[in-house]
Order: sequence, then C-alpha cells, then structure tokens
Amino acid sequence: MTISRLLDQVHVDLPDNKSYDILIGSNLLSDSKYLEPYCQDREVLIVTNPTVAKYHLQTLLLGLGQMCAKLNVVEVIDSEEAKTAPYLEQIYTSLLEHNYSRRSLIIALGGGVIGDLAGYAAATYQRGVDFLQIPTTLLAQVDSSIGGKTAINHKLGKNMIGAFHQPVNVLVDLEVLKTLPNRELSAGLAEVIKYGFIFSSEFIDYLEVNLDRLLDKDLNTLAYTIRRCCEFKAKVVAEDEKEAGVRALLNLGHTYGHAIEAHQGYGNWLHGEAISTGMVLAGLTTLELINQNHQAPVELNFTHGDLEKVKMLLKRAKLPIHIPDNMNSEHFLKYMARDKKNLANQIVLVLFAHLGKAYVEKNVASHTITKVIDKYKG
Ligand SMILES: NC(=O)c1ccc[n+]([C@@H]2O[C@H](COP(=O)([O-])OP(=O)(O)OC[C@H]3O[C@@H](n4cnc5c(N)ncnc54)[C@H](O)[C@@H]3O)[C@@H](O)[C@H]2O)c1
Ligand SMILES: O=C(O)C(=O)C[C@@H](O)[C@H](O)[C@H](O)COP(=O)(O)O
Ligand SMILES: [Zn+2]
Repeated sequence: MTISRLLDQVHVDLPDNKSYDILIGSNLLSDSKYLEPYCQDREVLIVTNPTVAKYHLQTLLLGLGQMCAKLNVVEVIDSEEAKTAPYLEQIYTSLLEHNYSRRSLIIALGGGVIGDLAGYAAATYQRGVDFLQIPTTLLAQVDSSIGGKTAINHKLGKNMIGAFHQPVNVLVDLEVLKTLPNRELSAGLAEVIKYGFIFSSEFIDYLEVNLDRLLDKDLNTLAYTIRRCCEFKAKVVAEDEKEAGVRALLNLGHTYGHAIEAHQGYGNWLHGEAISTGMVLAGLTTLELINQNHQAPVELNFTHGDLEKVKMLLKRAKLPIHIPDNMNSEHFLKYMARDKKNLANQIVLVLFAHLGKAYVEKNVASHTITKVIDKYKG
C-alpha cells in the first residue's frame, strides 16, 4: 500500500462560494480521503484519454473504491484535436446514456486538453455541473487546472468557444509526473518560466539555478516550483476571475503563440512550445516599441541583454524559440486580429515592462508586428 503525503495547499479565493483549494502532494490519487469530499455518494464521470488511463486510471479507481453512487469513464482521443465538438459530444452522450443528473461531478484526469474539454462539458451539461481537476502534466498542474478557463478550439482560433467555470478542487499528485515524456515536461516549463517573466525576477533567478533539477524531475524542486506557480496563478485569478484586467498578464506570449498553434494545425506545435517562441516575440516587440520611443502606460526598461536571458532560459528548458519556416507576418496578423483580448479592432498584447514584470499594451500598430516578425525571421 502506498502512503500519501500532502505537502502544500494553495487557496483560490473567489466570491459566491466558488473558492477552492489546490492540494499538492504525493500519492493523493489513491487516497480516498482526498476524493471523498467531492465524490462520496455522487454520480461521477471520469474524462481521460488512453495514454493517461494506461498509467493512472487504476490508481484513481483504487482511491475511489465504492464511494460513488455511479461511476463511468469516458476516454477521448489523445490529441489537441480532442478540444473540438465531436469529443465534447462524446462526453454529453455518455452523461445522457447513463442518466447523469444535475448533481453529478465530472473528474478531469489528464493534461490541459482534458481539463479544458471536461471543464467545458461540466460548464454546459444541464447548464452546469461540478468538476474536479486532477492534472497529470506539469503544464496542467501549474496553470490550466487553476482558474476556471475551459474551452474548445475553432479552426480559426484557439479556445474560441468556452466558459469560465471553476473546479471544486484541484488535486496535484507529483507521482504522476514520473511517466510524463520529456517534451511534455519542457512544454510545462514554458508556463513555469512565464510566471517568472510576468511576476518575479527572483523566481527567474530560482529557475536559472534549478532548471536542470526540474528537467531531471527532482521531486523537491518540482514541489516548490509547482507551489510557487499555483500561488502566482491563484493570486491573479482571485483578483480578476474573468479577465477584466490584470489576469490578461497570464497571456504573455500567447497572442503570438496561439497564432502559431492555429496555423501549424493544433497539436503540431505543443502549446508550451508555441508560447515559448511567443514570449521571445513579445520581448522583441517591447524592444521595437522602445526603439520607436513609444509612450507605454508603464516605464519600459527591457534591454537586448534581457532578451538574450529570456532566450537562454527557454533554450535551456529545451523549448523552441524560432518562428516556424512556413509563417510570415501576414499569417500572424490574420490570427492576432481575432485574439480575445482585442478591443475594437485594436490588437492588445502582453509585453515585458522589464524582466520580471509584464504589462498590457493596448496600442500596438500592425506594422510594428510586421517589423518584429520580418526582423526575427532575418
Ligand atoms: N485553461 C487554462 O487556463 C489553460 C492554461 C494553459 C494551457 N491550456 C491548454 O492546455 C492544453 C495543453 O495542455 P498539456 O500541455 O497538458 O497537453 P495535453 O493535455 O495534450 O497532455 C500532453 C500529453 O501528455 C500525455 N500525458 C498527460 N499526462 C501524462 C502523464 N502523467 N504521463 C504520461 N503522459 C501523460 C497526454 O496524453 C498528452 O499526450 C492546450 O490546449 C492549452 O490551450 C489551458
Ligand atoms: O488562465 C489564464 O488566464 C491564462 O491566460 C493561462 C494561459 O496559459 C492559457 O493558455 C489560457 O488558456 C489562455 O487563455 P485564452 O483566453 O487566451 O484562450
Ligand atoms: Zn498557456
């Protein structure tokens, strides 16, 4: 029998009884005491995919034992393609075929794809049922399982159909990361590094020292890093649940990155890979604005040396920092013109104010974006 260990707990403070905790520890999945508060005597549907199911479904089923009033499992395909209408339909069909009621609970067991898809199913099934996040990738443990953004993609834009729907709890079990492939670990590190770039030069320093330990999946380093990221995200979500303001900072690198994901065909560039290049492009955009003597809403103090630091950290995390060969500035602008942050046809970007502080720039001309892309492509 495995012994569970709760290491940390981060609270997400929200109005209207929507607050919840992120529990971080080892072997939480197989310990019924972490599942009982949400699953005891409930109608439960687990949404997962064949890869995650192969490694971790039995552990979760062991933890659940006989506690649920009803228990079924839906496995969608293992792909970013799962964030589309046919797979959402697969979940609704299973819920309906098994007569799930409004008091049901959906468990998302998987990475960000499963979390976003199952979360959106929970937001919409019978106008909304509870859902529990059990994130199994680093990316999902530090970012996508927290904050209630749920969505599917449209071929014309990423996460375009969705809802804000908060989970009832997030269970982060560090043990599951043992089976995570290295490329996926690196994709998660992109979002980890993002928090440093947005919020904290101290956290950047920490990552510069500890990156190799993270790439080696050292459990203590992962535990500290995941806790810090959850704290960064919980704080900003508590301040601005529905992205009316400060939450937009979490989109650093995403306007460029989402364009790459959509243009390459979802899944060909992993989300973390696309935002890695996107963060470099955000840095180049700040430099271009400084070059233009642009009047930004905050003081800009970002140098070519800072950009080199950004690129170096991402490269050390084994992430791409180049623009795909088949993309030019027109391709980028086509997708960026539809970004969710935009205001009245004005492209809004999250940029670097300095290393460790991001800001929202509401006044970026498309010729600036063209210049950045053309220059970087060389
Ligand atoms: N809602 C949000 O706030 C938010 C935040 C960031 C990203 N996202 C979304 O998250 C998605 C990316 O998530 P992701 O990077 O977790 O990708 P993912 O969900 O596709 O998972 C990555 C791969 O790892 C596999 N996998 C998952 N857990 C595993 C484990 N423990 N062991 C072995 N294999 C495992 C999956 O089957 C998949 O093949 C994107 O769609 C992105 O838009 C959402
Ligand atoms: O939680 C947020 O807010 C984020 O922006 C986190 C991002 O890492 C994430 O990729 C999110 O899904 C992007 O949201 P979108 O609104 O740009 O689709
Ligand atoms: Zn992201």
